[in-house]
Formats: sequence, C-alpha cells, structure tokens
Amino acid sequence: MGGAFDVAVIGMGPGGEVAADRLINAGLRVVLFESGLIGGECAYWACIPSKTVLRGPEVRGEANRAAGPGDTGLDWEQARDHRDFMARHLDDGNQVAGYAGRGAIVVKESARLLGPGVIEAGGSRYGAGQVIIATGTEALLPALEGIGDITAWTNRETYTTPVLPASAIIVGGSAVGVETAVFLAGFGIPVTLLHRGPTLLGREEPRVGELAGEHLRAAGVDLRFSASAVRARKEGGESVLELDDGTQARAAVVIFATGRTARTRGLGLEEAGARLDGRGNIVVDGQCRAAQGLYAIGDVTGTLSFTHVAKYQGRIAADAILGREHAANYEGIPRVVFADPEIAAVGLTRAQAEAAGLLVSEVVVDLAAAIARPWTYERNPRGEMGLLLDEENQVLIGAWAVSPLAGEWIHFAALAIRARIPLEVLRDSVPQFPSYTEGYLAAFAKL
Ligand SMILES: Cc1cc2nc3c(=O)[nH]c(=O)nc-3n(C[C@H](O)[C@H](O)[C@H](O)COP(=O)(O)OP(=O)(O)OC[C@H]3O[C@@H](n4cnc5c(N)ncnc54)[C@H](O)[C@@H]3O)c2cc1C
Ligand SMILES: NC(=O)c1ccc[n+]([C@@H]2O[C@H](COP(=O)([O-])OP(=O)(O)OC[C@H]3O[C@@H](n4cnc5c(N)ncnc54)[C@H](O)[C@@H]3O)[C@@H](O)[C@H]2O)c1
Repeated sequence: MGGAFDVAVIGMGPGGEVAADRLINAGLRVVLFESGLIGGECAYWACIPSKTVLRGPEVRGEANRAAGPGDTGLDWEQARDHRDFMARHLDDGNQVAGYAGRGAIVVKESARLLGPGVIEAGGSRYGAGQVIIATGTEALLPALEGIGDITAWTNRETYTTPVLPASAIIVGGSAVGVETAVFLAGFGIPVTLLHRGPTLLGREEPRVGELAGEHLRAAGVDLRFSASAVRARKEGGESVLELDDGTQARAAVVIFATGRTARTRGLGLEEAGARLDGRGNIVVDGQCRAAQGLYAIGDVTGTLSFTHVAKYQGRIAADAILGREHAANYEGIPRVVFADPEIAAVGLTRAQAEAAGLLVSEVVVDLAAAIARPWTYERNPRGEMGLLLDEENQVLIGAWAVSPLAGEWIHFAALAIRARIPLEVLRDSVPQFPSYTEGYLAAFAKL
C-alpha cells in the first residue's frame, strides 16, 4: 500500500494543479498522479507553446500596420528557443520537486481506480478519502483511409517541431485549426485549411466565422470550405489528401485539428461509481462531483475545454472537499482564439438564445466607423463587434469581437453577463478614451 491520503489527484494539468495547490495550502495530505508531465497538455503542447509562437508574427503584423516601425522581420530560431524555454524543454523536474517540497507525494505513473478511494499506480495501491480525476483529453484523428501512410501531425508535433514544415494542410477549422493556420502562415509557410462546414469556428456567430475566414485569406491561407478528406496517400515525399469534391490537396505535413476525446479509458471509473455521457465525458454535478467521494474537473468533463475552466473547476472541487461548497457558474466565460486580429466571444449566440426561448435584440458595430482607437492603433483600422441583449430583462447575454486586443476587452462583456449588470448601468459607464472598450458605448447606443 502506497499510503493513506485525504485526497488523490489523478492528472496534473492546469485543473489538477489548481485543485492540488488549494488542498496542499489547506494542509491536507495529498497524493498526485501524473502519467506524463506535470502541467498537462496546456503547458507543453497547447496553450503555452502556441501562444508563444503566435506572438512573433502578431508583433510583425502590428509593426507593419502601425505608422512608423516598418517590417521587423521574423526569426523562427529565436521564437522556437523561447517556445522551448516556455514549455520547460518538456521537463517537469522543478514541478515534481516543488510539490514534493510542499509535502505532497508525487507519483509519476498512470493511475487507475480499483474502487471508491482505492488507486493503483506503478504496482502500488493508495487509499484516499476523496479522489479528483483531471485526466484531460487527447487529439482525436478521423478514421481516414491511408492516414498511417502520410506525415500526420497533431498539436503535439506542431508545437514542439524544431523545424517548420515546408508546407501544411490543416484539417479542421475550429480553434486549433485557425490558430495553427495563423502561426504557420505568419512564418511564411504555405497553408491549406480544410473545413467541413460553410464558415470557420462553427460554434460562434456566423459573422465571427466569416471574419475569421477573411483575415486568414488575407494572410495567404488557402481556405477550402465544405471539404472533407476521403483518402490519404504519400506521393513523391508529400502527403496527399483526396477530397470529397474530387480535388486534392498536398503538402509536407497534414495537421489534424479535428477535436479531442476524453482520457477515461482504463481509469476504472465504473468501479468508482462514475458515469460517462454520450460523448465519453465524465458526468458531474454543480460541485464537479461524479460520485460519492469522487470529483472530475477540466476537459475530461467536456464542460468548456479551456484552461481557465479547468482551473475554475479545480477551485470548485477543492472548495467542496474543504467544506466551502459552492456551485460552478459557467455564465460569462470568455472564448478567445488567438488569431490576428484576436477573435473573442462570451455568452450565448443568437441561435442559442432563441433556442432557449429568449426574446433578443442584436447589434453589430464597425469599430473604425464608431470610435477613435482603431485609427490611432493602425493605419488601416480593423475591428467589428456584436452584442446580444435579453430584451425582457435588459441585460447582455452575448458578445463577440474580432479586433486587435479583443481577448482583453471582451472581459468587460464577460463581467456584464456574469453579474447581469443592467443595460441602463452599462450605458452610463465611462471607458477610457481612446480604447477599444469604447466600442461598447457605440453598441449600447445602437441597441
Ligand atoms: C493546440 C491547443 C491550444 C490550446 N490553447 C488554449 C488556450 O490558449 N487557452 C485555453 O484556455 N485553452 C487552450 N487549449 C485547451 C487547453 O489545453 C485545455 O482546456 C486544458 O489543457 C485542460 O486542462 P486539464 O487539466 O483538464 O487537462 P490536461 O491539460 O489535458 O491535463 C491532463 C493531465 O492528466 C494526465 N493523465 C491522463 N491520464 C492519466 C492517468 N490515468 N494517470 C495519471 N495522469 C494522467 C495527462 O498526462 C495530463 O498531464 C488549447 C488546446 C490545444 C489542443
Ligand atoms: N485559444 C483557446 O482558448 C483555444 C485554442 C485551441 C483550442 N482550444 C480548445 O481545445 C479544444 C480542441 O480544439 P479543436 O479545434 O481541436 O477542436 P473542436 O472540437 O473545437 O473542432 C474540431 C473541428 O474539426 C472538424 N472535424 C472533425 N473531424 C473532421 C474531419 N474528419 N474532417 C474535417 N473536419 C473535421 C469539426 O467539424 C470541428 O470544426 C476546443 O474545445 C477548444 O476550445 C482553445
């Protein structure tokens, strides 16, 4: 027996780390299991490396668009070295030592449940009063004929590659597909993006997807809509995809950005009394409880697959274990795609609001026509935003922006939605001049 603990955390990505941190700080005896690297997908293969390599092309674009700096150039080796530093050179030694130094037991093994509160890992058994599952997701590849013959990458190869591919096909036009296209096109790599639907980012307002497409095209990305690969093969060193419209796409690598699947296989969840939904995610209640003494947090719950949500659920579960129970509230959580310009959204889309039976009004604002900041910011100002109002209650229920810095100023709408701030109060607020946030006043005036 590996020992008896108050809490076991299985999976130490951002969700598991935040929960563990809070529980250790509260003085509980905690055992942590991690089969890969402490920090999870986010720290090594997803958020951190992607946002690091996106920054160089973004600054170059800003320098070109602002009056004065001119072209800054772009150095892949420097960007790559900083990415590798940010991703800790795929070494979590400091994290392991840090947790151990704070009194936690760290087990770098794959863990599984043998029953409620009983865990097996690396040939040892551990007992814990409460267990938190935070095992995240892995990339989901389509069952495509010939996929084994081509150079097929996921986010893992894309965001650890020492050398940029000569050209790339990206399959999937959601967050990973769009960000990866912006990254590679920004470094001058020819990119073809295949998307099954009619507009990118299918979960957002159609106008958001349209604008994302316009900006990607302007960056030189070859966008193919309503296109699906039916067969893959290698030809003359290149990877070739045959599409359902009879055409082909070819490139040095094919990057699959086709979604994720929860890592629950072999975890022994049934033995511990947990249930999976139809998409294979662990079903949880408002406190992230999956069964008596068992919690699940982060991507493995399929709630909203973002690091900030995994961290939030880590706080929710830890607080429940510490007797400070409060239910999670998922209203007003921002969704940002780090494209150029940034694409940000929060709350409901019009279709979702109408499906919920709400009477809504909607407004779209061309920021360059409405406020000063886009003009002081760049020579050819860009930016559009939209708001969705619940007519009956006169509160904001949705917002989006495709604009420089949108990932920052979307938080004004996020708070307004979460706190249900009356439109009357929002109209009477005073944002800084000149800022993109002034766009909200222009939008309120039109509502
Ligand atoms: C390319 C890309 C870019 C992204 N960019 C962003 C972004 O900018 N912002 C954002 O908010 N989100 C982003 N995301 C999403 C974000 O990465 C996830 O929402 C986040 O990592 C979820 O955290 P998690 O703790 O639930 O799981 P993960 O980060 O997946 O961590 C789970 C951990 O559990 C471990 N594990 C699994 N099974 C076991 C087991 N049986 N025993 C022990 N350990 C186990 C794994 O090794 C892993 O370390 C991005 C995703 C991708 C793919
Ligand atoms: N900035 C951020 O916060 C950020 C960035 C990247 C990813 N993420 C999160 O990570 C998660 C994964 O993102 P994702 O973009 O990989 O997944 P996703 O599930 O959001 O989108 C997958 C896309 O691939 C398409 N697809 C699936 N199978 C296909 C096929 N065979 N052929 C063509 N297209 C196919 C789907 O239609 C969909 O558009 C998401 O929840 C996302 O929110 C967040």
